[in-house]
Amino acid sequence: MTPTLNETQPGPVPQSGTEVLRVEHLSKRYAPGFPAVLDDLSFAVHKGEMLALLGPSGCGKTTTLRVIAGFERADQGQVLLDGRALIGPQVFLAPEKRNVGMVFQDYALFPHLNVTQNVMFGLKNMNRQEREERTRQVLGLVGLNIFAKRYPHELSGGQQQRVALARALAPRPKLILMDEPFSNLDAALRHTTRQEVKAILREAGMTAILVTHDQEEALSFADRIMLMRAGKIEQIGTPPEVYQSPRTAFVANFLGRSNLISARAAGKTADSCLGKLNLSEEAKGPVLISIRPEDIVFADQGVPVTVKYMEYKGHDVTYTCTCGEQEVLVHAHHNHHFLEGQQAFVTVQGLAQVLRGS
Ligand SMILES: Nc1ncnc2c1ncn2[C@@H]1O[C@H](COP(=O)(O)OP(=O)(O)OP(=O)(O)O)[C@@H](O)[C@H]1O
Repeated sequence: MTPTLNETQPGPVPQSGTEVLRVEHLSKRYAPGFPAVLDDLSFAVHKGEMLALLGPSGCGKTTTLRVIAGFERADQGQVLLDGRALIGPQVFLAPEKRNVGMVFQDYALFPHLNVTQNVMFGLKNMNRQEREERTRQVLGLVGLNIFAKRYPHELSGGQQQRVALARALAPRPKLILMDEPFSNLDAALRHTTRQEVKAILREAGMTAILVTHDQEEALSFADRIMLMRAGKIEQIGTPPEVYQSPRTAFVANFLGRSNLISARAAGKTADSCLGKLNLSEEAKGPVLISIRPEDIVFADQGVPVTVKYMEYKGHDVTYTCTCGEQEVLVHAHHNHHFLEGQQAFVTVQGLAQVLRGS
């Protein structure tokens, strides 16, 4: 799959600057003797930024969110929101005092309350008129004023998720946490709902953290992606940074598909089965490099390969080719027609990414 970068960009992307959330050296084990679920996590989120926590099942995404929300306790570390400690040495602020909004996978709406009542429920320290006014405002923001009197079962999944978002936004939190908020929606609704939610969060200037295991969702929704593996941060960066410049084989493989190729580096170039390649950084001796399948193109001349098999995907085709002992994936436009067993030539575009670690 070729992820679509910047699928939607409603509103200005926030400038990095004012830090809203700071997480420092967060660690957690669910039981003594068990492996750490969070292992010395440190990161920051800036005002108006949307950060996606991405990674395989069990890597600690939800636990990170629940510790920030106050539903789980950490063994160590600090969490600061707008400079105020939520968690720290001798500090544990109750969830309702954190000024953090939460949106869950299953929406968690009260079935016996209508839309207005669901949104008003979270509003404290206001008189009735102020609560009604704020509820109208946020329902306007999520485009649901006309459904104000409906009950959750009278709404689509996408509309219910927008009510849940309105409820989370109503008390004007400093941070919204969203745990797999689109995963209960079918593919088409998931796509439009996440565009709407992104536009609403931008409009409100809200800072948000989204947990997802869907790489395309992370690439298209977030300003930055934090890729997690076994309780640690594997890489954090903008979608193009993590997709185009993966630092490890794990990141290269988790985000899209990649060719991992052994090569011998000498400065900014390396010799490989795909010929002499330009490297993303200087290296010396044996290296493992990553080249995206869309950066290998069929040409009239170049490195000879043999087509082993093809996967037709409509908009494009992925060919698995052999190049000496190595298998390489090549994404090509669907107007390329190569038969299995046919010889072809390829060239590599751009820089090959030098990988570290495992
Ligand atoms: N209450 C709990 N008690 C014991 N272990 C737990 C508890 N909650 C989570 N775990 C374990 O902690 C690890 C991390 O879980 P977590 O839910 O944070 O991962 P995740 O990355 O969000 O996974 P998924 O994508 O499957 O939701 C997993 O191995 C999980 O089994």
